[in-house]
Amino acid sequence: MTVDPWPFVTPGIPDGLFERLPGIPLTQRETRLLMLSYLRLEPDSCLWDVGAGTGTIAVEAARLAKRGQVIAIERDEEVVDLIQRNCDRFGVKNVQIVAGLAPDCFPQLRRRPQRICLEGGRPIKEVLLRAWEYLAPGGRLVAIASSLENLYALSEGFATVQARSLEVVQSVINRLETRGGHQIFAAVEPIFILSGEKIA
Ligand SMILES: C[S@@+](CC[C@H](N)C(=O)[O-])C[C@H]1O[C@@H](n2cnc3c(N)ncnc32)[C@H](O)[C@@H]1O
Repeated sequence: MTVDPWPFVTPGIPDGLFERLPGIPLTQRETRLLMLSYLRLEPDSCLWDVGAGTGTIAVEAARLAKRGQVIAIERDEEVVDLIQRNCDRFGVKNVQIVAGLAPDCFPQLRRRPQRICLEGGRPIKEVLLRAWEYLAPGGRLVAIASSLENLYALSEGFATVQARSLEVVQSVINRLETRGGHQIFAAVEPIFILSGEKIA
């Protein structure tokens, strides 16, 4: 039996516990915690993780929604294998990994999501609009933007679909790190997190 590297019920797995590949993005722990909070998962939620990258959101969400399912969508084949290895590392079995390009792959997905996490796809507004069509009534969509252009595009997207309870936050987080002989505060990439609900 493999040992769970994070034997706690609280989310917030340290970034260093995930297997990583050079150049493949990872949602940093503090940003991830905020996103999970805005996703408001239920124990049996189905989550589409669009642009699943290293798989950190997929792993944490699968551990929270134990009776639910995460569908992790990733366009890059090499990254798909990485997501699987991270699922195995944390012993999660309720993640289905789909190698595909969003939004084209959406019609092939078997389960309708109650939650969507949007971190990939261009143009991002188009991906949001397509994803929203599949979102179950009363469901929630959480998206991130690191550029002003994406913030604008996502804001427009949420306005177009008339999302309810729209919330937007920008993270400003610094971590103490040792660099050379000094302890300095290093900024975690500031990011906008937008979330909204579909009318039931
Ligand atoms: C910021 S990363 C996601 C990080 C991830 N949440 C994690 O914690 O590891 C975005 C990912 O989206 C993928 N991506 C970008 N456009 C995509 C698309 N149209 N369809 C599927 N995946 C896409 C990229 O290959 C990249 O791995």
